[in-house]
Amino acid sequence: MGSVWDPPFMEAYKNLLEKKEETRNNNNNNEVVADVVEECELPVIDLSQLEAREEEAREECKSQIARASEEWGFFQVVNHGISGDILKRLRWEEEKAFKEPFDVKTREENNYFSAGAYRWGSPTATCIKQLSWSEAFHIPLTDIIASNNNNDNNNNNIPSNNNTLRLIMEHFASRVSKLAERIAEILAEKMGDKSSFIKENCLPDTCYMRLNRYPACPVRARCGDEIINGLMAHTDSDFLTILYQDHQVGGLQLVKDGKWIAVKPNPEALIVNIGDLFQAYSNGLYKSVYHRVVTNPISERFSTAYFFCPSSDTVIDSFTKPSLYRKFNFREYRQQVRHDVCTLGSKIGLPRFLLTHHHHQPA
Ligand SMILES: O=C(O)CCC(=O)C(=O)O
Ligand SMILES: [Fe+2]
Repeated sequence: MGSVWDPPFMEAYKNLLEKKEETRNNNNNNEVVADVVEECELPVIDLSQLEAREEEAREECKSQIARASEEWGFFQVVNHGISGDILKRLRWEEEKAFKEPFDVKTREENNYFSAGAYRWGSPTATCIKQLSWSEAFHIPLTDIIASNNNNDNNNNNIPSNNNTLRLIMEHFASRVSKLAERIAEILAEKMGDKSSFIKENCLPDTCYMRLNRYPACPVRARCGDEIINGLMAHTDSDFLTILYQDHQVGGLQLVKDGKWIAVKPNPEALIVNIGDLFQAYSNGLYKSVYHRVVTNPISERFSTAYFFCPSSDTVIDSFTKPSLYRKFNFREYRQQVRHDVCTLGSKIGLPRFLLTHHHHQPA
């Protein structure tokens, strides 16, 4: 199976897949959710209303954003200002980049982006739930913006066919970063925050883009009731994420009221989700919810995510008191996540920072 561009998932996951009978039962993943999946339309918010003449309409739109962030942690936006043409070209260029041979993608000197941008699978997985049947280019925005100022003679280690990808990514990034900032400001405003904390700390050059590809996964059937994820269940470690997902091939699922829900793809919409930092900053008002991507046995899937992040030194202290979480800076948070992924196979995230003594119930 597989092609020259697919990562060697089968070889990498062979042991875990064979061991599945014993790993199934000792998987003490305490994110307990029923595995019956309903398909559901996420709230759809028309952003053109932010430009409405009547203040009431503008405020109603802002309230919808805040409400969806409290109740779902996820919503879709339409009339978001990023043209279908840009999105289509991005998708096309993305596919070209992923369809370089696997050994080219992993070769640092010949990469599309800086060393280390290309990632695949979940090397530290300890059980089937932690597998990710996907590959990604994880790119700091500085890489994309900087490329713009370079002349051809400065980046002779970059193959020329990536210029169109870079160009289209730059287009997309400049628009999506404004969108992310706007939504974040609305969310801050709606929780009563009049400071410029988010605006000051989340600049485009501390943000990231991630191109995801989920190859078709033929193994699913053989695993019976055990689902192989395209991307394992996780929360995002940022303030918020804007996602452009393939609308032909769905697969994104999220937890709502303790159940997995499949997101019905909407070709007009971008998806916005709250990340851990907004949950901490809003003191639990806005929800950073678990989501995952399930694999498709026949079709590959692509997505592009924009992670709205602060600088590493930014201290996240909840806006309201008493705080659910202890203060932390973003560097510390990421280090904890990395440590947990290495030692446990998946991240713990915000629960690590809970001030548990506040709500300890006597027996
Ligand atoms: O591909 C998707 O739909 C989701 C991607 C995602 O959750 C992520 O990159 O953090
Ligand atoms: Fe995510």
